[in-house]
Amino acid sequence: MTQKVAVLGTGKIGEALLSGMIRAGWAPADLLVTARRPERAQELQERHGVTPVTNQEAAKTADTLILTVKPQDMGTLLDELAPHVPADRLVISGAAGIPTSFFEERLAQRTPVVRVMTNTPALVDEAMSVISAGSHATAAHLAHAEEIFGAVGKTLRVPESQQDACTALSGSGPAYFFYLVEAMTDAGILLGLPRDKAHDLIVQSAIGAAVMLRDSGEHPVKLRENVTSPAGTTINAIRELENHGVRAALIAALEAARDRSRALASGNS
Ligand SMILES: NC(=O)C1=CN([C@@H]2O[C@H](COP(=O)(O)OP(=O)(O)OC[C@H]3O[C@@H](n4cnc5c(N)ncnc54)[C@H](OP(=O)(O)O)[C@@H]3O)[C@@H](O)[C@H]2O)C=CC1
Ligand SMILES: O=C(O)[C@@H]1CCC=N1
Repeated sequence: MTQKVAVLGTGKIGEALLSGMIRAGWAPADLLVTARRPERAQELQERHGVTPVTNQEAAKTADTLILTVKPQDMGTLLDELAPHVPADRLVISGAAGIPTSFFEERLAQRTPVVRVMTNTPALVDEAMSVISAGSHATAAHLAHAEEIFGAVGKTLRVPESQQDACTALSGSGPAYFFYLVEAMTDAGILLGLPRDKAHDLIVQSAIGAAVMLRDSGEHPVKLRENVTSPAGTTINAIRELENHGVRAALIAALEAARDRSRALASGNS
């Protein structure tokens, strides 16, 4: 039997997932999307050949519902959906902060819920998606969520108690690297390089470092030490990073992101 999957609230993350599923072989005819604005629904249909439906139609028709609205919009969406979702449907939330209990309390009794935190590299099939089961989700439900999110990158199962931390690390993670590239490119300007050349040098260095981190099997400390020559250039840069508390700043930044994810759970807008 064909399994229909609906993405509800198809914005940046919803569309990244949808396009990856199609690249991985899902038939567009089995994919339903919902959007708040008609022009957005039309755009998705034109780009991907998927079928725009209302949230209620999605609830009635799809076997799996993937909710990718902002955390602040989740309550409104659930108010609309809840009366129409049969209890045998799998509901997957892609929202930061919102616990599976939030969905379980509003949906029919024993509805299986899975919580996933992915990230924007889903657009290039290099996502990191962290997956947790709610109270009624079985191994088969988790496997189905892994199959869907596996279309856009790696998946990892974690206890739900670790989701807020994972959101801080990998959900928001790409933003920190983009921020670093931005800052390092500015440094290139200060050192007299044209912006486009500075950008290319930093981006290729980031890609090279990322591939080494993934493929070499070496600890990042060892990889950094290999760059850091005695009385050389790198150690002078590292001393400045330490002087400016960059390591402490990163730890504090990720702690703040974790805390914000926790606060979203209690409906803080
Ligand atoms: N951006 C990221 O890097 C990541 C985001 N996330 C999570 O993914 C979710 C989506 O984020 P993102 O894609 O960035 O946000 P977007 O704003 O791009 O996408 C959300 C979409 O939902 C639509 N929407 C809102 N309410 C409804 C509704 N009732 N019915 C139908 N559509 C609706 C919005 O419409 P409209 O366009 O009109 O606003 C918008 O298009 C969030 O919960 C976020 O926490 C997770 C990992 C990473
Ligand atoms: O900033 C946010 O809230 C979302 C969740 C993780 C990445 N972006």
